[in-house]
Amino acid sequence: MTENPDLTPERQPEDHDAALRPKSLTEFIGQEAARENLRVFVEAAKSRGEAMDHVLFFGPPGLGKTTLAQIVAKELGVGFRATSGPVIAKAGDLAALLTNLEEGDVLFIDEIHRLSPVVEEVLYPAMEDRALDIIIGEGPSARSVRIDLPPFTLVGATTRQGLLTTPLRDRFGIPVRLNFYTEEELERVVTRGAKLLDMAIESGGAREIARRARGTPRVAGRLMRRVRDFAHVAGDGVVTAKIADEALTRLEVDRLGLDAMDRRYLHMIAGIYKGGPVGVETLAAGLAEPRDTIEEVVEPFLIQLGLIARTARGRCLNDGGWKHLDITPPKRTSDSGYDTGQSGLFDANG
Ligand SMILES: Nc1ncnc2c1ncn2[C@@H]1O[C@H](COP(=O)(O)OP(=O)(O)OP(=O)(O)O)[C@@H](O)[C@H]1O
Repeated sequence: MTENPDLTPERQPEDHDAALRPKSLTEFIGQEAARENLRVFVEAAKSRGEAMDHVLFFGPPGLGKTTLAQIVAKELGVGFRATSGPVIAKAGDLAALLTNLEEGDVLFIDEIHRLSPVVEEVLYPAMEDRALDIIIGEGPSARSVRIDLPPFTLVGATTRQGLLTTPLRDRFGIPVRLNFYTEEELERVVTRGAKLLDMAIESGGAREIARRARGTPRVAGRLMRRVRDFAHVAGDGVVTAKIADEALTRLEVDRLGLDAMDRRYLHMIAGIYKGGPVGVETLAAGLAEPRDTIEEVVEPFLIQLGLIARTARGRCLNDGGWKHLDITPPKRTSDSGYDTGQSGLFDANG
């Protein structure tokens, strides 16, 4: 999505470095509450010899939903099958996946909010009664046949919990929210990754990368690789705070970890819409980015930093946003907001 693919939290091929993925709940850094809860549910399921209840992971991309799903399967000592919402085109595709599961298996469905309604219909009885209802034949001779499935755990992941239908959301016994990581946690992620990659890094270097990684381990991993390249070319291969700072500045990652796309977004609200409110569709069109990318990737971190707010009338720049851009906000003309002079341009989707 951004000008520089290294900086987006969206998945890239080099992220699938199996050696770096934590393989147990103990090895997994951060997300304390989620980890402790999962530990209890895993232990309980194991001691009862039952499949664990269905789990829904939700939160911005790159925070470790897939990694945690794999860890859950490992900790349960069961098989792991993975697919994603958009890949399951027909009800029959899901039926094939479900009937191939072995007892206790974890079935991971990424981007589960993108399942089609017909596929979702198949999932309901599978989750609730561990059964599959299949229609055989057509017209008046059509009849429904119920096939029993082995006990299994469905692990769903979504960046947009709000887009899940209520019946689907209600069928997950264990909803788990993943939050952005703290700087200290990301520093541990970077230090751990550097060790596994046999990379020389000083603690100041790890801290600088952690501070500018958008609260996201996936971004931290990418920045770490890029900074290492700079360290090899411009220094003696050791990632120091200075090398990390220079490299990240050249990559256009600023002190808060914002990339060029984040800044274009903020500048658009500040410059054209005088601080907002402005609808997300308008912003997406202006930035030539899909609305989903704006809502799932760009905005969550800017909201977390308090730079922008999502309001009923659209997106607004907060004081912190103006300050970060080093621009003086225009004078307010009413209690409800800024005089944008652009009211005709707002859309109602914000
Ligand atoms: N909590 C963590 N502790 C240690 N390392 C982590 C953690 N989360 C992620 N990583 C590292 O970051 C890499 C990139 O994360 P990855 O892209 O695998 O996340 P993900 O599980 O695919 O995210 P999501 O499914 O939420 O989009 C992992 O391979 C792993 O090396």
